[in-house]
Amino acid sequence: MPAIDVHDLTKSFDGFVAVDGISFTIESGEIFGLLGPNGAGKTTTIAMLATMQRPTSGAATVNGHDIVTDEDGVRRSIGIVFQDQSLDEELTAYENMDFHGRLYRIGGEVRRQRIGELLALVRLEDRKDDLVKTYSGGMRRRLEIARGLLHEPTVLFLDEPTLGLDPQTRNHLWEYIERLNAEKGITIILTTHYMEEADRLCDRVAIIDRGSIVAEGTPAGLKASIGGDVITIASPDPDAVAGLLTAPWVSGVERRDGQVTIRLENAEEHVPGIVTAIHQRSIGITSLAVRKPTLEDVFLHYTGRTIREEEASGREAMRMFHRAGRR
Ligand SMILES: Nc1ncnc2c1ncn2[C@@H]1O[C@H](COP(=O)(O)OP(=O)(O)OP(=O)(O)O)[C@@H](O)[C@H]1O
Repeated sequence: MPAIDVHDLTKSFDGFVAVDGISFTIESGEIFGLLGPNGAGKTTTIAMLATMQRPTSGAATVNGHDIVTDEDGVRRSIGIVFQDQSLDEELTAYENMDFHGRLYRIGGEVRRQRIGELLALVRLEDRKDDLVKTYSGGMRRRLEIARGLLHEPTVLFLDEPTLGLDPQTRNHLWEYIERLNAEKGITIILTTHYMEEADRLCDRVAIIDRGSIVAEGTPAGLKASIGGDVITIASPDPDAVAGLLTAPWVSGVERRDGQVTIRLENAEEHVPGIVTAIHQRSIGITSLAVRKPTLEDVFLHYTGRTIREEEASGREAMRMFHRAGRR
């Protein structure tokens, strides 16, 4: 039985389709990522799977429980850490955990033992009696994850787990997430708009854009699917550079932010020829870099946009949404 099985899941808000008929399966023990820009529909997707929102149509099961007809079954078997902070700042870490354990009716001795174990797992045992208001952002996130595991769920939902954290704290958090997946065998579904996060953490990734899944696979498989190498050339005249790249061995050319991104096999062989052709036409080159594709290139390949452009338009849409709401 897969941990999560999703068929044609759709969510509309007053005619606006936020999630548009998505399907995917997550096997037990996987770390699965929903990767996409702000507003792509990631949070709405996991909110439906966690039974916080009802789908408009489609179906899904979590640990074999139907998300519409067996909400309690789903809720008992999952842990959730969503973007909104929900810790009580005026309580200590231990008290926050204890309160949550009582809500789930976990008996005294078992509760104390699990709290101890989980606080050790996220390395907060030394600070367990300090008030949460004295915690850093990374410590709070670790505590939220520990709390989400208190009732021993087999599936954990993490919505943008490292949003707003500095790179070092983000790295530490990735290690905790990997550890609890490896040591406890917990299936993890996370949303992120950080390419490096999906690449580093996830066994498999679904790239989601405007409510639809545009590509799915392992990070390595997705990068391999767009083929070969990437050359990025910055130039004062990127259109002229792009115009030269008509050879059959060029499998793709994109122009973004004054740069030309070229996809091709065996880049090293072709760099001298490309540079010569550009110089012969007296076009300048500001910089040239050869690299392997990243998930950013995969996003660009399947959507024709970079994730940054998509985020800018997503923010604009959110502003419109809020303005409309105020009227
Ligand atoms: N309750 C709601 N009513 C109307 N529209 C909504 C509602 N919730 C979400 N949306 C819209 O649905 C779209 C998808 O939102 P969602 O929060 O799922 O995106 P996301 O990919 O998780 O991005 P973020 O990381 O910013 O939350 C957005 O355009 C958003 O404005």
